[in-house]
Amino acid sequence: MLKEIREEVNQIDQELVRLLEKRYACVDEIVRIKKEQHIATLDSTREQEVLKQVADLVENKDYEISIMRTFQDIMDRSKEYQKQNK
Ligand SMILES: O=C(O)C(=O)C[C@]1(C(=O)O)C=C[C@@H](O)C=C1
Repeated sequence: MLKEIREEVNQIDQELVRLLEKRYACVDEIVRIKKEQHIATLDSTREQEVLKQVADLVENKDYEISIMRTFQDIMDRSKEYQKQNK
C-alpha cells in the first residue's frame, strides 16, 4: 500500500522535474532579455499575477495555501538562480 502510493509519488516527481527543467529553460531566456534590457530580477507585479493564476487553478481549497507557498518558493529559487547567472 505505502509502496504503491510512493511509486505514484515517484511518477509525479518525475513529471515535476521535467516541468521544472522546462520552467528553468524559460527563466534562462528571461535572464538573457533582462540583462539585455537592464531590467531588475524582481518583478513583484508578475509574482502576484503568477500566484493569482495558481490560486484560480487549485481545485481543492485544502491544498491552496501550501501550493501557493510552493510557487512562491519556486519564484524565490528562480530569483536566486537568476542572480547567480546574470
Ligand atoms: O517573469 C519574470 O520577470 C521573471 O523573472 C520570472 C519570475 C518567475 O520565476 O516566475 C521570477 C522573478 C520575478 O520576480 C518574477 C517572476
